[in-house]
Amino acid sequence: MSSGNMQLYAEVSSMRLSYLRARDPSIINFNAPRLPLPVNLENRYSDDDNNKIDKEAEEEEERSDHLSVFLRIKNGVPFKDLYEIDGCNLVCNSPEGSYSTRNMKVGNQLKKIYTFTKIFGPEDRQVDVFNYMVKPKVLRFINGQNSTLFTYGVSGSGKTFTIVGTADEPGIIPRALEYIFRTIKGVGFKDDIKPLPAQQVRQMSKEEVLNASRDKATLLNASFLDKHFHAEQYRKMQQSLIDEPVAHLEVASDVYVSIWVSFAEIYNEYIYDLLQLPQKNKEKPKLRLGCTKYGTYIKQLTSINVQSGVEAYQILQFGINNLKYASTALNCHSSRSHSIFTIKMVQWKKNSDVCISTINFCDLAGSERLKKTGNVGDRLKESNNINISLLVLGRCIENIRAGQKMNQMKSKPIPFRESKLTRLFQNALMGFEDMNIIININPSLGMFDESQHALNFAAIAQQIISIEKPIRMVRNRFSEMLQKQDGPTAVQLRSVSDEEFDRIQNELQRIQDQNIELQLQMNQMQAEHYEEIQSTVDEATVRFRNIWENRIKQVKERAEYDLQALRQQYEEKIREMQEDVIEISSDEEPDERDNMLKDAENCVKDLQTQVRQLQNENELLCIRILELEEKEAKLEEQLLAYHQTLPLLADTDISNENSEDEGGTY
Ligand SMILES: Nc1ncnc2c1ncn2[C@@H]1O[C@H](COP(=O)(O)OP(=O)(O)OP(=O)(O)O)[C@@H](O)[C@H]1O
Repeated sequence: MSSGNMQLYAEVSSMRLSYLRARDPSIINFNAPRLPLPVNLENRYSDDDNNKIDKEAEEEEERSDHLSVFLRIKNGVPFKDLYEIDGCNLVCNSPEGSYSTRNMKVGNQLKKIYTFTKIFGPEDRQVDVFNYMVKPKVLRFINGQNSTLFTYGVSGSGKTFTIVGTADEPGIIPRALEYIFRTIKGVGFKDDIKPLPAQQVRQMSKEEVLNASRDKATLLNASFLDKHFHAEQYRKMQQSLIDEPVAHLEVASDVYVSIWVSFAEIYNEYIYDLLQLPQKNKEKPKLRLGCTKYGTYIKQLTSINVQSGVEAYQILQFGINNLKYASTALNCHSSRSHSIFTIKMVQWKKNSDVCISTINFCDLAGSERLKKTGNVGDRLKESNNINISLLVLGRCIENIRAGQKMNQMKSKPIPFRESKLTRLFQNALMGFEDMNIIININPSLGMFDESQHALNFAAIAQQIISIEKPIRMVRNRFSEMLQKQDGPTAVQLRSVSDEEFDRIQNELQRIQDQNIELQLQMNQMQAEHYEEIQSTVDEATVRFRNIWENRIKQVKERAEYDLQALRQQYEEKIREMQEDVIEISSDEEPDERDNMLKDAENCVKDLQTQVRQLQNENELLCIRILELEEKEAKLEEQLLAYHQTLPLLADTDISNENSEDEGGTY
């Protein structure tokens, strides 16, 4: 693409740091979470302070390398004797009659312990959840790294409350928005740099910027959105957060940022854009997934450029209005779809690469026991789809965990492609990106079995290891075992085993690198192959269609021409005969006249026979044309079938990384 052109494509190095290097927030408040990136603090603290900060940084580093699983227990529900919170452990005492005690003797109790990164008890407020769990992720985001946050749990357990919150108790999205805009206060905004899939950006023309801001104004002025009410709500939240510390930035003057939000929902396995005005008597368009070597993204998803927290919050409220809710026996305002709110930040510096970071907030629809919800009809169909996609998510996590524990080669296939949700978050699930899951439970006795299901899911998820992390488990166990042995053989054995271990580990690392490289190459080849086949099929379709259309046209023209010529010929003859009849009736003798009339009658009969023959011929021609048209339709069908058998064409489009499809979560 020429430089004179207003389009600017820039590849972003995924390893780049952000230009907006956040200074540690503990400069203001020692208790505030630390930045995951190293910051030079040597001159500011005593040795003791440094040790403390190093320890915190290590803990944070340790936390951010793994998939973190948090637990939140719904407030206002008594759970005496059922659950005990012991630091990061949750002890569950299965009550009699529950699923897990069904085969036990009466009176026996079963204790289960689940460990989490952190447990938020009923007394923990929204601000506690945000400060501990989300703030470090937002700082990572400002530093140019990607994060994904899921809420998982049974219907009515408080997932939406945690993610979006209420007017009085805003959830983690509004708080994250406020935190981002407060942190980058003073940095210049650029509204013409738009992030694209495949870690690219595009510089928009003035006209495009104008259209985009017009579209945004249309959304914000939508009749169903109480813009002023939401702005007021947001200001109330802003006011309550005024004393909360934020990270301080050291920003170069020539750095600009551009922030974009998008909001999508997966309902009954179809993806919809929540930032589109509903159109009267028109079905909402279903969006499709695209794929680049950087991951999967939603094609044609609307992205809105926002320049303040209030604006972003109003956009969020617009999307929430479009979300599918319904009343079920478990929750009178139950989300019937998985919703994904994405914030993207482009950091731009003149004559330099750009840095794009993404943070996804995914509110999963609640898993449901059909018996308890009492759902029928549409609700039942929704429940089935929700449960299936959560089941696939569970299977993916289980297989990843099993694969990481066992030999990589023996691992089971991971069914990412079986649901839209797992395809979209494949990278995060595989451990390529930072991922956090909040398990919400309703601690009531009646929901015990369902909560156990969510806790078991958490237990499996907790064990997924980040892809960059070497698998140390084997080494620890091995050396521990040998250390317990006495005598020289043990020492000898240990040193040999260590060497062997290092060799195997290096080999494993090499194979893993090769594997990733091959995967990328395969994606690339699939994309190229698909395009090649697609264009060949398209060409063949056009050629066949032209040939058949020409043939049918020729036959039709020929038939019409012949018919016309014959008609003229017979009309001419009839006219001549009519003239003859007039002549005969006036001039000739009666006998002569009779003979001539007879001749004329015979002649007319002949003509009529010929006309009949002509009509028959014409009918035959029509049948022939019909046959040709049927043949053409069959060919079209064959071509369509051919299209459908193309690899990956069934429901995925693999676009190459230069795809100009804009927006999207990936
Ligand atoms: N920690 C909490 N403190 C106070 N109220 C809560 C808490 N968690 C949930 N609630 C309340 O419980 C109700 C149900 O919560 P919510 O809608 O968030 O559930 P959900 O898990 O998103 O359900 P679904 O999957 O059916 O949408 C709401 O009225 C919410 O305000």
